[in-house]
Amino acid sequence: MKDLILAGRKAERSVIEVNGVTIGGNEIILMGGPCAVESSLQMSRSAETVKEAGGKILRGGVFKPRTSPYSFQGLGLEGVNYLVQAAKEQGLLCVTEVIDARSLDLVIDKVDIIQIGARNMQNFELLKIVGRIDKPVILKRGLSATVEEWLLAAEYILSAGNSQVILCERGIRTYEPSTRNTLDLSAVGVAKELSHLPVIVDPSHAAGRRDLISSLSKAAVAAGSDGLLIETHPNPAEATSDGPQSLTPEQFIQLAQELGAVAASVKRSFTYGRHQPDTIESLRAQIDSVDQTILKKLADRMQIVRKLGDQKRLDHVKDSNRQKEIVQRLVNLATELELPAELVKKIYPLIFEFGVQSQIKNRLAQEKELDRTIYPLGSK
Ligand SMILES: C=C(O[C@@H]1C=C(C(=O)O)C=C[C@H]1O)C(=O)O
Repeated sequence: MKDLILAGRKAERSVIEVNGVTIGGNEIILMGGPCAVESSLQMSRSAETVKEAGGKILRGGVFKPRTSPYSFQGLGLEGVNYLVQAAKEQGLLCVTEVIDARSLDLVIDKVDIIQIGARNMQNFELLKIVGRIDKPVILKRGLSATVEEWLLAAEYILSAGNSQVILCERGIRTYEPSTRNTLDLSAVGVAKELSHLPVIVDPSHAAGRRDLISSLSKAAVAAGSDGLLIETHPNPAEATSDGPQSLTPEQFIQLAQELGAVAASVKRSFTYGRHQPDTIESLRAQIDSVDQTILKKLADRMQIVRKLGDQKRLDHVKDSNRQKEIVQRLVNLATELELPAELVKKIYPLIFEFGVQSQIKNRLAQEKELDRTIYPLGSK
C-alpha cells in the first residue's frame, strides 16, 4: 500500500513494551475500565475488577468527545488523578484519551498510554503532536475509516518519531442499526497483514450493548487481536457514559475466566486472576526500577561526600582508614544479605575514587570562585 513507509509490513512484528507490559507479544493483554472517570471510588472498584480478572491496563476517559455537547464532558485533571491512583493501587498501567495539545500536556507525565479516539483519527495536527511524545499511543479506527486511512493515520504518528503505535478496531458505521457500530473483525487480519503494528479490539464501542461483548471478545482473540479494551463499570445502570455497553464486574471477570481457552486455541496466552506469572519483561521492568533507585541513592551519596569535602583541607581529602572501615562494615552486611563480599570489595573502591575526585574538583572550583571575587579583574 502506498505511503505506508513506516507502518507497512516488516519482517518482524512490532512489540511494544510499556512499564513491564508487552503488547503485541504472545500474551493477550486485557484492558478494562469505565468509559468515563466519575469518582475515586468508581475507579478503585474498576481497578479491582480489572486486576481480579488478570487485566494489565486500566482505562478511563477524562476528556470526553461526546456526540452531544449536552452530555457529560469528563472530569479533566481531577479524573486523571483518580485514574492514576486507582491503577497504582492495583499495580496496573493506565490509559486515557486526549483530544488536543492541552489535554495531552495535562496527562502526559501521569499515564502510561495515550489514546487517540475514533473521532480524532484524522485530526492530523493531533497525530503529529502525539508523534513527538515518548509514550505508546492507542489509535482507534475512525467511525467510517477504511483500513488504509487508519494505517495512514498511524503513519502520521510514526513519521513524527513515535514508533509505539497500537491500532484499535472499535467498530465502523454501517447500515445495520441493531448494534451501535459493526465490529469489523476482518480488519484485525487485514491490518496485521498490511502492517507490523499490534492490533487490539474494543468490542464495547462496537456493539454498544453488553450482551454481545463476551462473544465478540472471544471472536476478536480468535481473529488475531493482541489485546482487548473492554468497558466495565461497578454499577453500569448509573454510568454517566455508555452504561448499556459496560459489563458488570462479575461479567468482566467471567469473560476473563473463559478467555484463556480461546487464546490457547490460537496458540496465544492469557492468564486469568490476580497472580500473574513472571515474564522476562515484567522482571526486567522490576530490575530497571531497582537500578533507578540504586543510581539515585548513589547521587545522594555523592552530594553528601561533596559537602563533607568542604570541611577538609584540600591536601587531606582522601582518608584510607575511613574507607577500610566502610568496606569492613559493608562486607559484614553483604554476608548477612547473602551477597558475595567480593562485590563490596570491587565496587566500593570505585565509589571512593569518584567521591574523592569530586571533593577535590569541588574545592578547586570554590577556590577559583573565591579568587574571582577577590581579584575581579584577574590581576592576581
Ligand atoms: C567522604 C569522605 O571522603 C573520602 C571519601 C569517602 C567515601 O566516599 O565514603 C571516604 C573517605 C574519604 O576518602 C570521608 O572522609 O568520610
